[in-house]
Amino acid sequence: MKITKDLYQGSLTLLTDFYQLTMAYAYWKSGKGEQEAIFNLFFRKHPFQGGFTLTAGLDYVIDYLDNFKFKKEDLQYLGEMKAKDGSAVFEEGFLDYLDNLQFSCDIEAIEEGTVVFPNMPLIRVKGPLIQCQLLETPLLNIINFQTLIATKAARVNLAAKGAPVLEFGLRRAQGIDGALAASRASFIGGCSSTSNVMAGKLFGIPVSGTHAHSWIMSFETELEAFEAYADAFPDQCIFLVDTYDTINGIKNAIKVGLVLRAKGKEMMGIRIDSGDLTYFSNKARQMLDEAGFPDAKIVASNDLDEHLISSLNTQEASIDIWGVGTKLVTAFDQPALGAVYKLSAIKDETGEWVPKIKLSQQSLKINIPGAHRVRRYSSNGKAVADMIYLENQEINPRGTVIIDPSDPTRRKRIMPAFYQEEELLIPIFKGGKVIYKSPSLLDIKERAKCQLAAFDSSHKRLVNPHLYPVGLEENLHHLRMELVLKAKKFENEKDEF
Ligand SMILES: Nc1ncnc2c1ncn2[C@@H]1O[C@H](COP(=O)(O)OP(=O)(O)OP(=O)(O)O)[C@@H](O)[C@H]1O
Ligand SMILES: O=P(O)(O)OC[C@H]1O[C@H](OP(=O)(O)OP(=O)(O)O)[C@H](O)[C@@H]1O
Ligand SMILES: O=C(O)c1cccnc1
Ligand SMILES: [Mg+2]
Repeated sequence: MKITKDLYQGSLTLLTDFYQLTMAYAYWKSGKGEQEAIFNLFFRKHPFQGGFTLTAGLDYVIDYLDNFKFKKEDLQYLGEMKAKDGSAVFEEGFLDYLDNLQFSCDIEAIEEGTVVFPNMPLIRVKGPLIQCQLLETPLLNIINFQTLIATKAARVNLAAKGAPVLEFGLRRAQGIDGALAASRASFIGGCSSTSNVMAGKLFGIPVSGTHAHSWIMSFETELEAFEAYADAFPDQCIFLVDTYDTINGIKNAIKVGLVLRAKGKEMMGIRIDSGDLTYFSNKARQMLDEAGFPDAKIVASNDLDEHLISSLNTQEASIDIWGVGTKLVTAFDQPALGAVYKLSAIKDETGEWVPKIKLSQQSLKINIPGAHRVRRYSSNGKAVADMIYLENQEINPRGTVIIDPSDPTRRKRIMPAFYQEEELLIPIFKGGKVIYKSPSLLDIKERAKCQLAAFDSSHKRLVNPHLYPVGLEENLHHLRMELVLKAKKFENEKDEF
């Protein structure tokens, strides 16, 4: 099997859950397929017990939607699917419908590299029910993972306090696409480079690296290995010093560094990959300084994450560059973001939009009905509060109240006149056509950096972060409560019979 050619056949339209297709068929059969609906993609809780989330993945979504077309081979496969009684699952007429289906939705989204919070729509899809429904799984697949990894990377980079973080995750990433998407999201989240050469080629991420223990082990002595490496890369030598004895390894690196210097070259530094990273990095710093290499960098790696980096910084380890793999690209302590995609409004036969609510035993899981916008209020470049509001709602410039959707006792008065405001949801597709110019990956990374800088450090700390105020504009809150009470009353009345 050839992975790209045979496995994907150039089409990802079937990359969806089977139930999306069976629902699409049932919508079609019941004549509801073209009824207009609005769906929101959002998450309910920050990952990693953190106080913020950083978005990534929109460019993949745009690419997916721009190529949304059932290919002949896809339809043939669907046509061959059989029910238990041997009859076709999907009738011909439906397959013809899919064959002629042209993507026609309006998509609004929050740009990649934006700091976001629970309950706000990251993507809003408006269009025929069938199309909206088919997009649930692929959109979640893309956004859940990349947003999770961008957030993890942002946490790791915040812990590194501006020191470069090299992403080394490929060998332990979740498969081929997981690795590539993780490298992209890690770069957005602040990593300086990747070890994944294909990610470098596909996305333009800088590629960098050192060498492995096997390089040292393939020689009689460590010194010979360093010399041979210096011969091959006189301008880019970072020697891995911990294969046999770290202190002796540092001494050998210094020896080869002096030889290089005599040839007019400068060694870049050393890497330590085991043992007590504080003890060995401090020792290395002292030895390198004393030998006349104050500019040689010390790279550390070995199962690092944001907590270990933060601890090593508190211990005053002398680490200039961090190599982080497994725990970053696998989002080790939380393997999924848990974003969901829910219907929030539907157009009735009279052409009126009807807001929709889904009840839940957990009030956290009751959705937010209607068609929304998201506005961020800032003061002197610092984010103050975010408001989710109904798109047709006039906001009183003299003041409004935002109410926490998961705890209505938490409220904040907003005086718009005192703040700058930014609309976070912006148009991406209109009538199925892209109207958004995707920024370069470097611009997305820069946006992420500025966004993170706009939030107070209390929201970004690793332990018990302070809650940033995000609320429903009061009219939206009232609409939601009204619909919840109405739905509950209806349910209770049914119970009585
Ligand atoms: N000073 C330190 N404080 C906290 N954690 C540290 C410190 N130094 C190293 N660590 C972490 O402790 C963990 C164990 O490291 P250690 O090198 O002792 O074992 P190891 O991973 O088995 O080493 P090796 O790569 O030789 O097998 C790693 O995740 C490492 O990053
Ligand atoms: O620890 P990570 O954050 O995943 O970073 C990548 C790791 O991959 C390499 O070695 P590998 O783990 O393959 O072997 P080793 O640790 O036994 O040297 C490297 O030396 C790092 O230790
Ligand atoms: O270049 C490196 O040092 C590297 C690459 C992948 C994994 N660990 C280390
Ligand atoms: Mg390791």
